[in-house]
Amino acid sequence: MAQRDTIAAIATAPGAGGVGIVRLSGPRARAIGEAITARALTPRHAHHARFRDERGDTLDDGIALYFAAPASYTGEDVVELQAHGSPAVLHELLARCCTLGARHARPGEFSERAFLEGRLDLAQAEAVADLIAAGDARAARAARRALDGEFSRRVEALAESLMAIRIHVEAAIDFADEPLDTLGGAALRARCEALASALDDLLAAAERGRRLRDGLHAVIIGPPNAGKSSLLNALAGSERAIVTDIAGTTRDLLHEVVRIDGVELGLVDTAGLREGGDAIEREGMRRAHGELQRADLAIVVLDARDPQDGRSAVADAIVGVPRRLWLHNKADLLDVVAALPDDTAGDRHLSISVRTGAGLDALHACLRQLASAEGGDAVDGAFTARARHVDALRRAGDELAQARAQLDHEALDLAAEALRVAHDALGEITGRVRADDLLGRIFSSFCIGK
Ligand SMILES: Nc1nc2c(ncn2[C@@H]2O[C@H](COP(=O)(O)OP(=O)(O)OP(=O)(O)O)[C@@H](O)[C@H]2O)c(=O)[nH]1
Ligand SMILES: [K+]
Ligand SMILES: [Mg+2]
Repeated sequence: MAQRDTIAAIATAPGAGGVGIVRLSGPRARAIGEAITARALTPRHAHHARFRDERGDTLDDGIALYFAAPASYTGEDVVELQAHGSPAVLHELLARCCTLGARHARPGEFSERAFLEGRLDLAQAEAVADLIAAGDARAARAARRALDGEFSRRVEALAESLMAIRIHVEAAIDFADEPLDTLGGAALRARCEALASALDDLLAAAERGRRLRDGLHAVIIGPPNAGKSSLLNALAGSERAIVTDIAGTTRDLLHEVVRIDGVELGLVDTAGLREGGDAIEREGMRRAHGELQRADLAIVVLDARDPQDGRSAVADAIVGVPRRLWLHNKADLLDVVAALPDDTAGDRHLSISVRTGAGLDALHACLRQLASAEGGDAVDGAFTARARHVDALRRAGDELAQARAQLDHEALDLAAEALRVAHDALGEITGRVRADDLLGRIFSSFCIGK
């Protein structure tokens, strides 16, 4: 591999803080650290030192740490200069590193090097970014598990079973005139079946992990004037959306992330659904439909005085949304509160009044529970995963199904090819197999200094 250059970045968050860290990685990291501190740096030793500019004047004093390759985060020589967390000092320190031969690191470049040096696999490197960005403690713990390799190990185990199946099929191809059954066909089929079911399990876990990372995505829909925007404001705790008594007030989508008892929930307010409306309102309804395609939950707001009308308005829109929460709003306007339908796994019903606040505690509890169940709160060993992982597992599953069908037809060549593609799909998750632009896309979404 070509000799890499030395990269540097401020690794702590922007702004003033107690401590700020400039991090270096690469072949010149140690020499640059020693030039700035005017000291010999011993690996894994905290050196209290003055950080100096080119004239020898003190920029700051702090702690210098040196991690010798390969025992460092990136696998290269790494130096960390811990100064006072003043943006001015840190920028001067970084500029000094660059004068001494380092260059500014791109976002995620430290983690990219850790991946290229084999310190982390790709799913683990992604977990680093997820851990940093985790919105709540559950997501952080789950990212930590992915970083520890929990997810990668399960992927590797599947890849190994798949490899054994491929070897069996490739060997059978050499005896193509014999029926598969005399070549251990029954055992092969049993292995394929076990692998398919293990893949399904991991796919389900990865989907939970994806939701844990991205949070529950809920879309508020209903007929005009049912109180959708009022509900968004009540959950957000501020007047985010315009509320009026004019039907068709909301046109655009309004995204808001709210926290309910520490659990994050992504909410989208949408235009009321009804026949007709002007061009702007119709565009709003089109967007509402689009948003529902990726919703985990539809929060349907109905006017409790005429719930049937609201149900018909949303009937088409909610097809395919996994869960629905039906809110019979404006309970304050009813003389008698009508009985609600029974809850089922996919549908829950609550009577509320956003105006008086009645039922909002129950709503909070319900949303908290839905968000937790979606995120796999109760599932031991939950790990974060990304849409990319879910997609790869799905493709591997599809190819394996193909291969099994081909085996049934004794079409060994075709089966072998499908198995190879399935194997590659699994390899993409950990980065054993990778498309050229994949690394760029993944690491560019990281923050600088990581
Ligand atoms: N009485 C009563 N009025 C409510 C309640 N919730 C909302 N409203 C009123 O209903 C009207 C419509 O509220 P919005 O929140 O704008 O309704 P919307 O569903 O967002 O309406 P569009 O954006 O036009 O589709 C406003 O005048 C609100 O003050 C409630 O619980 N009780
Ligand atoms: K309105
Ligand atoms: Mg509205």
